[in-house]
Parts: sequence; structure tokens; C-alpha cells
Amino acid sequence: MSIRIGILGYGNLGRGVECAVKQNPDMELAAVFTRRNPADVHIMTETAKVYHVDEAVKMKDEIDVLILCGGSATDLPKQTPEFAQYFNVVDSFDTHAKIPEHFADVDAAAKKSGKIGLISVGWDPGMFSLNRLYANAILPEGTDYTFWGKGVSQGHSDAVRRIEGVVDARQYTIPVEKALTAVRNGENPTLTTGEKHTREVFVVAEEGADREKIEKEIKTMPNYFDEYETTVHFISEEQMKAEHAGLPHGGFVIRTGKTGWEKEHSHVIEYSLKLDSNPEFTSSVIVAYARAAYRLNREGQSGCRTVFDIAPAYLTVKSPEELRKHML
Ligand SMILES: NC(=O)C1=CN([C@@H]2O[C@H](COP(=O)(O)OP(=O)(O)OC[C@H]3O[C@@H](n4cnc5c(N)ncnc54)[C@H](OP(=O)(O)O)[C@@H]3O)[C@@H](O)[C@H]2O)C=CC1
Ligand SMILES: N[C@@H](C[C@H]1CC(C(=O)O)=NO1)C(=O)O
Repeated sequence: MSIRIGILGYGNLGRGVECAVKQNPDMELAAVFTRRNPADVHIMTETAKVYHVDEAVKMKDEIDVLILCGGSATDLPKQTPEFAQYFNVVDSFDTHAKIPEHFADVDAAAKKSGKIGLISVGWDPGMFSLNRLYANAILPEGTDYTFWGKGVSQGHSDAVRRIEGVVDARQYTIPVEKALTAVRNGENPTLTTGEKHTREVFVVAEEGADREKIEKEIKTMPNYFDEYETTVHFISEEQMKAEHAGLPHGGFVIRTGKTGWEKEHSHVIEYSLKLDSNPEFTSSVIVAYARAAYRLNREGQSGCRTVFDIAPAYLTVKSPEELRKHML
């Protein structure tokens, strides 16, 4: 029996999840839900339909896992706890400073409904989080670094699109070369947030919008821009389409550490990603974790989880015996 997947919110991530479900033979897309008029939302899967989000709860017995593809800035804080009352849910919530609060909200709802709520799944938070954990557990004496880009942060782009007067936006995260070089040279530098990355934003504003106000709201936005040197450009819709259509990204997590007694030895752990499509890669991670959420709930588990709580074997269609035989 296939795992029946629902998508709530059809943007970059929603389209990515639709692609990822197609690549997983044990899954099928059951439905897509949107806050817009369903007639205006066109999906690729012929065997699924688009419904208004108000129809979702009626279909709770036809969906095994609902994947929430809304924005972290304003959608997921509300939607994930709301729908964890009825479904096993997975989201990509990435406002790092607010993850504990989001976890508590989802945990309360999921424990009450007997469902699994898997939050902050993707690459950062997600795969990068896992690699930071492994590296710190293995090399307790060491230094961590995370660098992203140059690439398009979907979370930051979404947060800018939510500003009044903004029609569209792309945010590029740019690593500071000097900092990168010092880390790669093993200098173990102490770096502030602003010394590691700068941010560059391209905005399409509504006719007559207050551009000065928009720029100020971007640059002072807590948890997204206020700790960075940020440059804002206002461009036309045509320019946005022509010059910023892609959503590439990537980065790496690096930990340098030491072991030994009389003689000291140095070690470097590095995990890196080079992504043609940030949303499609993120969605591929999310769909693997949707499999885990389904399995955990069938075992009778409920409540909120993050990637830290999921044993790797829950992510794959391969049996534990196959894993031991072919992947160990
Ligand atoms: N953890 C991680 O590693 C990562 C996390 N993310 C997270 O994913 C979130 C979603 O990113 P992304 O999919 O790029 O955001 P989008 O802006 O593409 O979509 C967000 C929501 O906006 C609505 N929407 C989409 N297109 C339109 C449109 N044309 N007109 C009106 N509404 C629209 C959709 O909801 P509806 O259909 O209901 O209208 C959609 O769910 C980000 O905020 C980020 O936090 C992203 C990448 C990595
Ligand atoms: N959550 C990020 C994924 C990575 C990229 C990023 C950044 O560029 O600031 N931080 O984390 C996204 O929305 O793309």
C-alpha cells in the first residue's frame, strides 16, 4: 500500500515535493491544498486534484502524511500546529531562533491528536544540523563553521515577499571570501555572523510603493537580516524573470578538531552541498522524512520530532537486512 502524501501550499517547495513523491515508488500524491482559488493552481500530477485549504480536514483519513510547504516567516508557525491536530505532518521551518517555540506548539497538538509532527526538515535546518551534531559528538574538542552560498535562500526570499508593497523577491546569501580562506587554512578564526556572510536582495515593488520603507524593513528584519550587511536592489518584473529565475544554492559544514594525549593530531570533518535547485533538494529530504513520520506513527508514536530524533533506517525503502548487506 502506498504512502498517501498531501501537499499544503503550492510554491517552490510544493512543486519540489510533487517531483520528489514521483521519484519514490512507495508513495503517491493524494491531494494538493492551497489558500488561493484551486482553479488558479496548476499541478503536474494527473492523478491528483487541487483543493482549497478549507477542504483539508475532510480528507484526513485519505492522507497518511501532510507536507506543509508554506513560508517559515508567517505560514508555518500557524499551519503546522493547526494541521498536526488532524494529520502526521512534516515542515521545513527554518527560523532557527524560533525552533524551540515551534517545537513546543507542534508537540502539544501532535501529542493530543496521536500524530507525528516532524519539523525543520531540509538542509539547514536538516542535513547540516545532523552533520553539526555528528561532528561535535565525534570531535568534542574543536571548532564549527557553517557557510552558505552564493545562492538563493528561500526562507529569506519568502520573508521579503511578505513585506507590504513587495510583489516578488530573491535573496542571495554570499560567503565572505576572507572568512572562508581563514577557515580553509585551518586558522580556526572567531567570526561574528556578519563576518561570515553578506546578503543581497532583488525586489520587484508595487507601483508607487514606499521603496525606502521596504528597504528599511528588510535591513532591520530580526532573525533574517538585522545582523548582516545587506544590499537591496529594486528591479522590474521582466528583469526578475530574465536574471533571477533559478534557485541554486549550497554550502558546507566544517569542523576542525583535535585528539591525542602526548602527541596531538588534527582532524577535519566536512559535509558540503551544491544544489541546482534549492527547493527540489529540500523537498527530497522532506519526502524521505515523510516516510519516517508515517512509519513512526504506525508504530504508535506521536508528538513532535526533529531530524535529530530519527534513526536513519526509517528514511529509506530498503530493509534493515538490505542496508546491512549493501550499505554498511
Ligand atoms: N529547512 C530548509 O533547509 C529549507 C527551508 N525552506 C523553507 O521553505 C519555505 C517555503 O519556501 P518557498 O516554497 O520557496 O516559498 P514560496 O513563496 O514559493 O511559497 C510559500 C507559499 O506561498 C504561496 N504561494 C506560492 N506561490 C504563490 C503565488 N504565485 N501567489 C500567491 N501565493 C503563492 C503558497 O501557499 P498557497 O498555495 O496556500 O497560496 C506557498 O505555500 C521557506 O519560507 C523556507 O522557510 C526552504 C528551503 C530550505
Ligand atoms: N533555510 C535555507 C537553507 C539554508 C540557506 C541559508 C541562507 O542562505 O541563509 N540558510 O539555510 C533556505 O530557506 O534556503
